[in-house]
Parts: sequence; structure tokens; C-alpha cells
Amino acid sequence: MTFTNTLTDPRVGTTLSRMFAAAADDDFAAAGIADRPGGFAAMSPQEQADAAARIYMPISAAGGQLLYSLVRAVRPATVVEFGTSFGISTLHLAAAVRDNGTGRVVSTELNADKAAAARRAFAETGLDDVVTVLEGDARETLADLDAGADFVLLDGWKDLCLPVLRLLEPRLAPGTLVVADDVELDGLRPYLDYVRDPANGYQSVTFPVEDGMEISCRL
Ligand SMILES: C[S@@+](CC[C@H](N)C(=O)[O-])C[C@H]1O[C@@H](n2cnc3c(N)ncnc32)[C@H](O)[C@@H]1O
Repeated sequence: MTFTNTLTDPRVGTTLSRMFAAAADDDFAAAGIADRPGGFAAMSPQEQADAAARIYMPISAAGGQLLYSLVRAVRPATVVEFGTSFGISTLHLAAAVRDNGTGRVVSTELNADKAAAARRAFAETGLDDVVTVLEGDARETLADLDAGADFVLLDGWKDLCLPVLRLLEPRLAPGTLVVADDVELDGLRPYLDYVRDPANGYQSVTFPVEDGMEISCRL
């Protein structure tokens, strides 16, 4: 019996290894950003995205394996991702969609150079036919989504995860999983408070992969 797992396709494995290796230099690439006048927090989301144009900030390897497994299990028609960066998380989502034999990934990225680099990575892995990268602010690009959001990954700027979730909520059917990365970051606190409040219609739990992923099921 043969088993299909596109994460083990040499093109995908080689590209992911290269990207994770490059991401190991994130601290070096980030040096100096926080020292700019006013600091990172004082910048607009676009200014932050452009200042971070060389920084991967990816999900962890285990987080990617978790996402792959969840998408295999759920078999979503449309996966929506907030925060493509160079495409590490997107490759895991797209590999699962490929192996499901159905579905697509719609991902959105604010920085133009990153969006272009991600598209190149999807082409070199042969997964570009299942991924659409929307370039721009997710609060605008996802407002006109032409379908339901059947599986959601929120990994853009943490203070925007709650506004993006609220934007997508009308498209979330009961049972939809919403995953947010980096539960330890302060900026995600309003989001975590929201999805953990039963009054807001989620069953939410932190999954202990590196950096922590919050998995919330729409009720
Ligand atoms: C943590 S990184 C994403 C990492 C990516 N998910 C991965 O695992 O490789 C966050 C990304 O979100 C992008 N971003 C931040 N705010 C955004 C917005 N409002 N709309 C679209 N992208 C945004 C940033 O430019 C940055 O590349």
C-alpha cells in the first residue's frame, strides 16, 4: 500500500528546508527595526510589513505538521490564511489540500516582495495551482472573499487577528476550525480573550506546539 504525503515530495521538502534555514537568521534580519524612531508599535501595519520584509517569522515545524493534519482531516473547500510571509505555513496548508484532492488556499500578504517570493515558492513546489495570494491588507482583501472560510489560519500582525476573525465570522459555518499562532505574544491577548469567552460562540483550546497554537471551533 502506498501513502500520499506531499510534505515528503522532494520539491516541497527542499523548499521548506531552505526556508526554515533562512528563517533561522530572523533575529539578524530584525536587528535595528525596534530601534527606529517610535519603535515598531508606532508604525502602521503597512510600515511594519515593509520593515519586516526580510523576516520570515514562520510557524514552527511541528505547527506546520499540525496544520497539515487538521486540513487533511477537515477536507475544507476553502482554506483562508491571514499572513503569508514567505509561504512556510501556506506550503503545509497547500500540501494537505493537494493530498485531499479537493479545495484551495487563499492567503493574504501586505508586503509586495514577500507576496512575490511566496508565489515563486508555490510555483517551484508545484503547488501554485491550489494557492491564491491576495496582496494587500487582509481587512480589505478578505472582505470580498467569494466563498465560505472552511478552515482559517490567523498569523498576521497579532493585534489584527481579532478584527480579521470578526470580518470572516459571517463566513464561518458551525464546526469550522480557526487556528491562531503565537499564543504567548501580548498582541494576541484580545483575540484569545474573545475566542475563550463562551458567549462569543467558540470552543477554544491551546495546542502545545512550539509558540502555542490556539485552536477554536465555531459553534
Ligand atoms: C508571522 S508572519 C506570517 C508567517 C507565515 N504564516 C509563515 O508561517 O511563514 C506575519 C505576516 O503577516 C503579514 N501581515 C501583517 N498584517 C497584515 C495585513 N493586515 N494583511 C496582510 N498581511 C499582513 C506581515 O507582512 C507578515 O509577513
